[in-house]
Amino acid sequence: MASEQQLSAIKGAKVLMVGAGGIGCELLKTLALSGFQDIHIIDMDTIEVSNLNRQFLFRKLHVGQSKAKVARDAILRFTPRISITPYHANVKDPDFNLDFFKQFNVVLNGLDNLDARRHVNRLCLAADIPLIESGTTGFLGQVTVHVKGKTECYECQPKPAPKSYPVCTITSTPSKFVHCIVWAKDLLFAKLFGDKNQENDLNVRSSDSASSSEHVEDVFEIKNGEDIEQYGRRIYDHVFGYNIEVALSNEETWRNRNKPRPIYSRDVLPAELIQENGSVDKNHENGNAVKNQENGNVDKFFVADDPSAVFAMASLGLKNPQDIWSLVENSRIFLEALKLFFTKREKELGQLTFDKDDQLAVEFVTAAANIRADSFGIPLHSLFEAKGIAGNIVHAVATTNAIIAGLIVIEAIKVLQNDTSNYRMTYCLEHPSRKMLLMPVEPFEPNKSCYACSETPLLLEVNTHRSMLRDFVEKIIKAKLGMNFPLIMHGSALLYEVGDDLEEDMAANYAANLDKVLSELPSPVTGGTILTVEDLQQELSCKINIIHREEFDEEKEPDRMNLSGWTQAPPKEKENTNISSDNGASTSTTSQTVTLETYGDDDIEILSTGTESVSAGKKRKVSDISDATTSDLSNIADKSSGKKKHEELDDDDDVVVMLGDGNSDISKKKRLQ
Ligand SMILES: Nc1ncnc2c1ncn2[C@@H]1O[C@H](COP(=O)(O)OP(=O)(O)OP(=O)(O)O)[C@@H](O)[C@H]1O
Ligand SMILES: [Zn+2]
Repeated sequence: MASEQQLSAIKGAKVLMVGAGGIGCELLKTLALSGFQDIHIIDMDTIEVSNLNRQFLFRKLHVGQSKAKVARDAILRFTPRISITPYHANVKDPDFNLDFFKQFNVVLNGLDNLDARRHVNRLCLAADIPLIESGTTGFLGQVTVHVKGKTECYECQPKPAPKSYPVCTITSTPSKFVHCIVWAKDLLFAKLFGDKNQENDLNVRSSDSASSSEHVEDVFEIKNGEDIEQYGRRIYDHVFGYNIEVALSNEETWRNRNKPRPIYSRDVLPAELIQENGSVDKNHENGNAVKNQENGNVDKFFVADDPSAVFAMASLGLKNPQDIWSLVENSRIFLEALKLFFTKREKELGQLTFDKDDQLAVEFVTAAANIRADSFGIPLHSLFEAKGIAGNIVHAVATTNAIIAGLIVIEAIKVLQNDTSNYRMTYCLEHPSRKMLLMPVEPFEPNKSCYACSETPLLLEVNTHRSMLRDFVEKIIKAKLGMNFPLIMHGSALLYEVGDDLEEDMAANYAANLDKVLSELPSPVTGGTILTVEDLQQELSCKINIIHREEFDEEKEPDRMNLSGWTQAPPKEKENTNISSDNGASTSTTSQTVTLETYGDDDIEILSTGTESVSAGKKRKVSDISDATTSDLSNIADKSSGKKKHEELDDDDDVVVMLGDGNSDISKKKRLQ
């Protein structure tokens, strides 16, 4: 039961919720039932069938409608007298500016991506409004409290980099199923159905240049007079047969590895199966509704007129997404899915990107990854498993969302009462640790060198004679610092700015600057230069000290730049530290690495663990609970389940259970100022 004081804090509060998904639905319900009277909700999405199992405010009839609006209507049905204001919009829209944020007493995030979280963090800092952050991954979850000047901000600790793989592992020497998935999704799918002009390392080149560049260029185009069946088989033979033969010709590669086996469609799908394939297709054309009724685990709510509702699996009579298909079945799915993309979804060709909610895309990627896995002697996987890997999915647990929503409200009430000494970051574990599933931890102090909440400059090592302003804008300002509308100044000289209201000659000047190397800009940027970078929308401003460096390691520093500063590395490791990658939000494919996309859906990052950092003079590990992002929680869970060494306080210390490696300062409680 809430005390009088709490009730009055609750009643007087104006609250902004960002995200009306898994956590957001629970949160809105808990806020309403706790007595909150004035709630604003921003969510940019519409409801999808796949949301219905846990986003309980939504029903089948709401599919396609705004989450924020439907959530409001659902809640008003049982608490009609409260005020809920929905915004079907992106929180990054300029309308949600500083003045907008200033009207609230507290902001509560139920988001699913780093980009939006950073954006809200910055506006909360600028508006001086407390932020309560949250995230869940399956059974794991956390709630953190961010109050300017009192606790860490969301960006005080760099987030772990998305997992990336060397390109050669993906293109030539896969050893795990995930490598085959990345190949199928980021290379093959992108090449066939995405932007044809993007750089793509799909083709293996032989050391003796047997594959002429002409062959490489033409192979993915449909040839004159070629029908879609022939085209599909040619692609199949090229990527699973010919390319493997080319790869095998690099004998060095296979000296200490198992050789892959080239697979040609004629060997897997002889004539009688081609026939069968054809008849299945007819079956598919005839039915108005794709015969999906029996597919217990596949989304049921679709109509055949909708091109996105065309499934290869259903049309081939494969029903259970948990079955592991044979090589023959995978090959048939591959050819069928390819055909369906070209015949039923031709309007989308050239602009498709892989989406885990696109069933046909998942079928294609599963089949392609499995055929490749077969070739390399890697165990095959079911569509269900492949979808999880390709979409980076850890299946959501509704109860975790409900627990986390409850904890958000508890912290929100403390924040509204300014009950600083009782703020807690709380971690929800998969397995009890000393009979506790919820671990409260005192929040950390702000990181004095955080670029988002302090004024400490960042350091950028760059070859100022080679890197262009464009590289700096794209790879540092946007990708690493997450700015949307950057403005770059050198002293009083404006080097770059974005905006709709720029005068033509200024816009032309900035466009010309983008293609200049840093040292040849009108106001040259060289070693020792201090740049000021601002994002007026985010109200963020930071200084970057430029350090000129000639050489970069192409493998480790593909951007040829190294950003550091807001988290100091321990001195002995300083030379090796590449802070920039810790905060990377890149999902792009570079010539050096293929990154498994994570930040669109950061609940599912594949982590590199053990990165050490120092915050406010205290050494700790990224894998410690102190700076747990959603993704870090898997480490905690491992520890708490006894898989790793863990350390706990005495039984009678009933407030805090600390996990750590025994050396970590995480086990020292920190008092708030
Ligand atoms: N920039 C943004 N502006 C507004 N809302 C956002 C923004 N980014 C994410 N969201 C919202 O945050 C919510 C996150 O909810 P959740 O993690 O449950 O994801 P989901 O998209 O509903 O489900 P899933 O990803 O599992 O299919 C989503 O409803 C999404 O629309
Ligand atoms: Zn900070």
